[in-house]
Amino acid sequence: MAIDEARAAAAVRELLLAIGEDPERDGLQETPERVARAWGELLAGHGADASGVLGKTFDIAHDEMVLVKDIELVSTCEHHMLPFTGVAHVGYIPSESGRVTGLSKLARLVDIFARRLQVQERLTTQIADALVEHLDARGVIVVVEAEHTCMTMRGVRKPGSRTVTSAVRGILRHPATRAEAMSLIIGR
Ligand SMILES: Nc1nc2c(ncn2[C@@H]2O[C@H](COP(=O)(O)OP(=O)(O)OP(=O)(O)O)[C@@H](O)[C@H]2O)c(=O)[nH]1
Ligand SMILES: [Zn+2]
Repeated sequence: MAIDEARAAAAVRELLLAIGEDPERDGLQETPERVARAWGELLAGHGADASGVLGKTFDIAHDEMVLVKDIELVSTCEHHMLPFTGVAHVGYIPSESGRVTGLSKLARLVDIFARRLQVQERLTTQIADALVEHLDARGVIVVVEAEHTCMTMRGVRKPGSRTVTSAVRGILRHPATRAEAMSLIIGR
């Protein structure tokens, strides 16, 4: 689902008028189209499918956790359409049959769900559920730490506040394994 750039550009032009700007002035002439293209990029995940990223797997006998930490993410909050940025930590325990994905695919997966209009809770859940669905992972843990510009640039204006969300699935829900996974994520 590509965005309708012409329509988005027309809306940006309207917004410029609404805030008292002159869309014809020198610096703004190409702004509506530029902003439309930028939104297309920020929301590219709406057209992307996790099965495409996780479709290719390797059979590797590994029954312990695979964890990729500090995957940088940029997403857009659906309440204010402002960015939130941070990191995701994604860990999973492969299926009995040892279906393992390439490490870069975990970062691509984060990107697919981040590049949408989101709330942080749903972003976290969608990453975890995709790993269960497409890799048949026996356990999954996803922790997202992010700063929301809707809370720093405006509104309550609390720069530096970070929101932490987690989603845990399968055998990683057991208190002992969950605690071990969390300590790997938090221990830097
Ligand atoms: N749960 C959740 N809330 C979010 C997220 N991003 C932004 N919000 C919150 O969404 C809420 C929207 O609240 P509203 O009261 O409808 O909007 P508002 O008047 O602009 O709220 P303030 O931000 O408090 O000024 C705010 O509390 C935001 O902090 C998110 O990812 N998850
Ligand atoms: Zn917001």
